[in-house]
Amino acid sequence: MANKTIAFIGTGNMSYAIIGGMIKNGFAPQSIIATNRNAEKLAKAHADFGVLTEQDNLKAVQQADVIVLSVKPQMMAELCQTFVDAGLDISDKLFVSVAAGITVKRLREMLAQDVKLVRCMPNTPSLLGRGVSGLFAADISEEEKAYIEQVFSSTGIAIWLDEESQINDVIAVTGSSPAYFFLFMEAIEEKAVALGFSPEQARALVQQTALGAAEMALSQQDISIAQLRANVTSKGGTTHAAVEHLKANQLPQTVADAMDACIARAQEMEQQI
Ligand SMILES: NC(=O)C1=CN([C@@H]2O[C@H](COP(=O)(O)OP(=O)(O)OC[C@H]3O[C@@H](n4cnc5c(N)ncnc54)[C@H](O)[C@@H]3O)[C@@H](O)[C@H]2O)C=CC1
Ligand SMILES: O=C(O)[C@@H]1CCC=N1
Repeated sequence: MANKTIAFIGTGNMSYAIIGGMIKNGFAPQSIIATNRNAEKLAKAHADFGVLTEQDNLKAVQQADVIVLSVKPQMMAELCQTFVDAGLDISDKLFVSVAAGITVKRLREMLAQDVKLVRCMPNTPSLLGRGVSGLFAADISEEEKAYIEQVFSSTGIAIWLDEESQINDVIAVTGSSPAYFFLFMEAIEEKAVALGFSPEQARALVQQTALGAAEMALSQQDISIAQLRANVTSKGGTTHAAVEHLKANQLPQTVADAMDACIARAQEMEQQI
């Protein structure tokens, strides 16, 4: 199991992050193949992580035991068709798709056979070993499951899901949510600049505060997040004024609605792709 070869087909933002997490956590670079049409992206993956690189997807698939499909959802059918057209023997390969909005059923149609498959919904903090991945398995062995768990727990927290539909919930909660946090950080950063801080100061202030808040939550599991917020909020004080403004403008409901929009888009993609 430890000496399986894993190929990442379409090494862009997400695969780069997973590979980074794997390398940080001790996977051998020689057991990882990165592919991309773009030679510069491959050169970067090789320079940063020492992994093997290959521009020819078919060669990478042939050499690997585990194939991570990591192109944009709209590119997936075209990619899979190239495997079918080449008549590759993929019957014994384990496929992992990180794509949003493509079901197991649809992926198997694209690959023209009922391959062993894991749907994974990771997120980009995987690069730092701080990722979260939701995993849904379709017809894989216990040994394969253990390998996949080893890969994705090397990039952070990995949880197995009982129902495929939960992948869409994971997208809303963790796959897309780094962007929600970044948007919040961007808003504070922009206002800090408007208040007169230099862009460098604004960035330093916002990122340190975000990190501090996350580490406080992480290190004090016995205190609820609501309580951590209350601890900053003096009665009749400044934070209270800010938080009341956010609540009066429906921030919690807006976030919940945004997460529903995320899930609805994933479901819509499942019908379209
Ligand atoms: N970016 C994110 O935060 C997350 C992305 N995902 C999923 O990951 C997948 C990839 O997303 P990103 O990494 O963000 O996109 P990306 O565009 O950064 O990476 C995809 C890469 O695939 C390459 N590519 C396209 N067609 C190819 C082909 N036929 N052969 C070889 N390389 C090819 C492109 O040049 C590109 O560099 C998507 O399906 C997305 O749903 C899942 C969770 C989080
Ligand atoms: O935006 C997207 O569709 C992908 C899936 C989760 C994060 N990025």
